[in-house]
Amino acid sequence: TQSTRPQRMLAAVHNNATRGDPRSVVKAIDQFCRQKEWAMNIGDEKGCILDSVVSEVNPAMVLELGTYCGYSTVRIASQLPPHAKIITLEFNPQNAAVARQIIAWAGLGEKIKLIEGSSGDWIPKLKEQFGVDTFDLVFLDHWKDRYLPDTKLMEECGLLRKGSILLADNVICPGTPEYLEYIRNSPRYKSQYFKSHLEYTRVEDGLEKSIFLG
Ligand SMILES: O=C(NCCCCCn1ccc2cnccc21)c1cc(-c2ccc(F)cc2)cc(O)c1O
Ligand SMILES: [Mg+2]
Repeated sequence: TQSTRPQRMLAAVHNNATRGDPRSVVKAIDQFCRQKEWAMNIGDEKGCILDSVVSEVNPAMVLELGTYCGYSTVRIASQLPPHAKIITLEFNPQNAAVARQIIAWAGLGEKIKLIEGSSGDWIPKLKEQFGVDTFDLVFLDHWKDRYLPDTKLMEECGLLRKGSILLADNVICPGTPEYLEYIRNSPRYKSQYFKSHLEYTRVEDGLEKSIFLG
């Protein structure tokens, strides 16, 4: 039976990356996406911006919305301080299955809790189910029309604290106009745009970094 693109990406990781070496996993995926098949990982250019935000925030608790194959999950987790954790949400079970194996190959399973389901269902349950207090960093990379409702939901559920950082992918391409409008005009956030390119292309895209002011 025909393999899927995430399964072919996993094969590339198994064949080209060193088990237990997150940087080699990231490199193998980027090479696969540049040389073989485009895929919607954040990629190496925007990935460097993500890395700099993670190292600046040095978060103890991270929420990622949109695991896909685990590329950004691995990038973030490989920079977390000891005992820090990332909860990552993936809607598509097939993608989640691939992500679990890529995360395991990188040797980062201890730091990462992958949940299968939708943000709307799970955000209200994170405190009771996982004993989460607040998130220091939230990376938004799921359905682009869910960025705004889910940000409001996180506020309502008390998952953000004064100083929590939201980092949103794809605010230009595919684009998240309602989210940008809200977050850039809300007195409760201070936002900054990091201009970049859509992964593995020359098309403009960027990341929006926003600090929750409480
Ligand atoms: O669609 C994108 N990502 C979302 C994929 C689906 C997420 C589903 N999902 C996961 C967790 C979760 C939790 N709750 C609800 C739903 C949830 C995306 C697309 C492009 C892109 C594609 C084509 C093109 F021509 C240009 C750009 C580039 C990106 O970087 C992207 O991230
Ligand atoms: Mg994205």
